[in-house]
Amino acid sequence: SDPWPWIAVESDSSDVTKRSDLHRMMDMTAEKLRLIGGSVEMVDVGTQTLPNGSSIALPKVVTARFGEDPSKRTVCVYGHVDVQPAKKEDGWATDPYELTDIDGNLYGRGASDNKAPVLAWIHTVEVYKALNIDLPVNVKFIIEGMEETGSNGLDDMIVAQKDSFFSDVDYIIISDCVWLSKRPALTYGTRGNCYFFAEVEGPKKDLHSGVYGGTVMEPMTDLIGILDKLISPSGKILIPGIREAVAHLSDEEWKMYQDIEFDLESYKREIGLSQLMYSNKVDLLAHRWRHPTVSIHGIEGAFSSPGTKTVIPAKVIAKFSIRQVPNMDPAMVEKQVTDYLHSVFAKRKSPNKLNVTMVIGAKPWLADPKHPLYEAGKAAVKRVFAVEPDLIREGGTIPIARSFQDVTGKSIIMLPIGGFDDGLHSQNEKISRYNYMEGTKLFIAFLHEVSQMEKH
Ligand SMILES: C[C@H](N)C(=O)N[C@@H](Cc1c[nH]cn1)C(=O)O
Repeated sequence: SDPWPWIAVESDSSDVTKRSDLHRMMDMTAEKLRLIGGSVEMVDVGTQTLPNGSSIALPKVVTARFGEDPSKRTVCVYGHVDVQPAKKEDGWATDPYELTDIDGNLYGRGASDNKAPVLAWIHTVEVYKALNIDLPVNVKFIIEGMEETGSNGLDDMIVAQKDSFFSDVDYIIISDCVWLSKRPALTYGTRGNCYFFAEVEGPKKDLHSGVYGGTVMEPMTDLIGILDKLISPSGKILIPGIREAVAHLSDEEWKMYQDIEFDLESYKREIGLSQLMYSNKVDLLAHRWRHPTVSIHGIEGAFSSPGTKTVIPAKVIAKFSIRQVPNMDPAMVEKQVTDYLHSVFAKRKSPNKLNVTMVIGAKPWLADPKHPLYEAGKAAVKRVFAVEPDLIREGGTIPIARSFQDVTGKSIIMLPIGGFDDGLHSQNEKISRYNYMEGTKLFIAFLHEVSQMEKH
């Protein structure tokens, strides 16, 4: 089956008006796994409380099992089928919710992050069934629908099922990331993410800027003023305590980064910029993978349409996030950010009210790339692509990765199949047919390699 029907579902987990689409997406995932013979369950993980105090059902988590042979290893594949928001008018060349095949690339929201990789794993099992060959290992799936908003409900489910679903799992495999270049890669670390809302509330309603401007302290001016104090133009985080927590870059790491083939000029070309924050490879990779950063994503309540509305918004909410690296702790970061923003705001002597909340607190994840699981990954890459993979870290976040490691104690490998230029979260997201098909072969080869491993 092709990914067309999956891309057509607007399974945007951040938009509560799309929740029924998300439920449908989970049903379709369960149905697909059932059709190829899996023992499937849809696990209720409760409700989500919305900012207005109401609650809605979280999408169910789909689990599936193929094979229960105690003499074989058992792997558990994690993935997600929710997506980031996308609108044609954001600048997409095609409808983001209609899979479009152009020159060997499959375009659509969620194509690479993470619908096609999840389907590639399903096809992997399907291939064995179709050829009537026994799977070399037992395969379990855990597929969720809230990854893009912090994996709500999944932590509790993992804790609850630690001694049941996870009891016979040997290894966890995640394919929710991309290669660094055209060379296949194995990923041994992800950054975490602390996501904040900073709300500034002033007058009881929006005001005419000609009538009231100059007589009131404006919420938006206050908000921009405090946001400007988060990070310097050269990328230095200004919140006390954040940079101090970061683990030191070891000589071994420095050497690993130095040995990776990575061309800064093509990186610049790919994103359409003439200058980067760092001009040498090691600094650039280190700041992409293992240093924290602040990104400001948007301001709710701000005027953003075309045209020239002359309003003073009464209430504005900034959305920003701080990527987390070892040894940062989200609980500590929450306090550091909240205290700092309140102290900066106090200096403005504004009568407006500031409220800071952390809505996602995902920890970073780091594995030992010398673990035999990575040897199995290398062998599989060599078999399919006839090259050695890059050993890389991922700047993005897979919120549940660290919980898998801490709660279940299982070893994890990230086996990406997405291309470096897939445009995750961006306009014109795609996966190439090549990566989709060769990626499926990689998964098949990897299962074989795992079946040959000593138990660890
Ligand atoms: C790496 C993965 N494909 C991804 O894009 N994850 C999201 C998850 C997230 C983090 N904070 C909120 N959602 C990401 O890294 O942005």
